[in-house]
Amino acid sequence: MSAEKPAPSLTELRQEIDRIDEAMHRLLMERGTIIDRLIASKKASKTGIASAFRPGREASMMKALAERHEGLLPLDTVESIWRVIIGTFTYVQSNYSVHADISGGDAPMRDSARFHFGFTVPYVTHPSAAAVIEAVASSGGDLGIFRLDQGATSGAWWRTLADRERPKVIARLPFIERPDHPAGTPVFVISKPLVDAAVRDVVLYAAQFERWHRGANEALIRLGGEVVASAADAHGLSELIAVPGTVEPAQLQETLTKAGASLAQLAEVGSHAERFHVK
Ligand SMILES: O=C(O)C(=O)C[C@]1(C(=O)O)C=C[C@@H](O)C=C1
Repeated sequence: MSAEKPAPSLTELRQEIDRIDEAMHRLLMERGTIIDRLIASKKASKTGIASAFRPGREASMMKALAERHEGLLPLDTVESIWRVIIGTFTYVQSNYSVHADISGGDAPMRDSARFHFGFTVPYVTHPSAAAVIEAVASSGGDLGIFRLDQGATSGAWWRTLADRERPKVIARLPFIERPDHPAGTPVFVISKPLVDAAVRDVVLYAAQFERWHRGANEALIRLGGEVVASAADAHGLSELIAVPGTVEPAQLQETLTKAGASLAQLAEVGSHAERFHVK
């Protein structure tokens, strides 16, 4: 009869934890040693280092993390750890603040900013999406966040992103969508245009209509698109439309017109990575 192995003592288990913690810390410090090379590489790129944020890369990293994850540690925890790591690595490459529209309440926006960018990155509040857009437009390389589900009183904020040099939507958060996400308020992230560093799985358009037709909604859905927000103003009906990046503006215009909507203007206002859901 073989003697049973005694259970490891608390001291031994804590030694295991210390070994793992030290290895994780050393790996994080090693991750930090490549920052200078990241900065040099971005300085040489067309987009430059004004904003070090690379939303397509981040979306694919977060997707890989969610797909790889298993075991008893909640996905919420690993996601928040990596968001802080990546948000802070972006910050140390080029300092930035996150400007948030708190017209719908500070708590969900603060949760979203802290979850996705960490506590090292300054969080600055504003009374409206319009104020956030202006703060980002006059900054060096700051980011702005605001809710997708703005109330009707906030107006067609997306129209102010239309001109070429204006800030653009560069991401939609959270990257990993799921019910009960701990910071799950859907928000758009804006920054000054990222030139060739933007990810274009989903492209957003500000569309101005003289007349809208219900059939246009169905035609849009058939294209794989949706109306994200709409507001009526003195110019008619203004909509924020999301379509797959494979849909050309001319195709979008033709589809809407054929479906009976009278389109007066169509302007791109940003783009983001393909949305990713887990259960
Ligand atoms: O891959 C890059 O371009 C990086 O700067 C690295 C990194 C990261 O920490 O992993 C940080 C910022 C970017 O938004 C994406 C990823």
